[in-house]
Amino acid sequence: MVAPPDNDVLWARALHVTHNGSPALTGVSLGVREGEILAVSGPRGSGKTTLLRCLSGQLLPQQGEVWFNSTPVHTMGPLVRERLRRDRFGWIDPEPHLVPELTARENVALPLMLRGASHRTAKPAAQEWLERLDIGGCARKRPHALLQAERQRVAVARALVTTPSVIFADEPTAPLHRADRAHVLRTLTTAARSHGITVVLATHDPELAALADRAVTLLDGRRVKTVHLPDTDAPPGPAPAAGPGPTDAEGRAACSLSV
Ligand SMILES: Nc1ncnc2c1ncn2[C@@H]1O[C@H](COP(=O)(O)OP(=O)(O)OP(=O)(O)O)[C@@H](O)[C@H]1O
Repeated sequence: MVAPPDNDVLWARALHVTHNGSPALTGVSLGVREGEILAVSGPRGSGKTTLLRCLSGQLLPQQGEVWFNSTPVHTMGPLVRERLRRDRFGWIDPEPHLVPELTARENVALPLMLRGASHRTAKPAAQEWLERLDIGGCARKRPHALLQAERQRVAVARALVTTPSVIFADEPTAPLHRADRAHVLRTLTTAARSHGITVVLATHDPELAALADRAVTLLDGRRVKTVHLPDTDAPPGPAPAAGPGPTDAEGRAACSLSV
């Protein structure tokens, strides 16, 4: 086993995953720097969710390595990986899975209480995050009384409340309208930046990927070459050629021509 570079909070090497015999990841390697917002883009079925699940220790790859802060995750037992996810990671799903019987504030307070915080400490912390995300007024409402965008913001607050090292956001704005999408995502990225939280964001939407510091693209379970898009106010020029293959060229607003 080769130790990962020191400045990568997450590092994966040659990940191979198959689901019921069909390949989902075929040799994906990736480093995520501390505090960066990394978009994992690619069309549906390209392996984004599978990659996030491997990086977060939910799923063990059949081959390959995953390291978090220079600690191997792929050799950890299930209980240690569970503790790692609870204590160091946050997760946002495409659909906000909130507990219907709890208020928005109680939902946000849950991860703190799972870590052993008392209700007295967790409640004001949850309220604070709801207010930062402009939904302080929803604190006492139950999920069914909230709009879809409000529910997703509650899920974002719940991921942020523990100020985890890394938040994995899997298509976090998929069910939202376009205007809400950018707003929710900006809220997440701004909060993450101000607290030094690393974000790994899976999205098939190049517009949302452009909000990240860097983007990597998957196609059919492998990384493909990424292309830097010109600034929108830059003069038009010839498009660079690109195709599937290993990638080093990554950057803001990157997308794959082959996608
Ligand atoms: N639990 C599973 N069982 C069987 N096949 C699966 C499973 N999860 C994913 N797959 C398959 O693995 C491949 C990669 O899926 P994955 O969900 O990682 O891609 P994705 O890019 O996140 O797609 P989407 O945007 O639709 O979620 C796809 O072909 C998918 O059908």
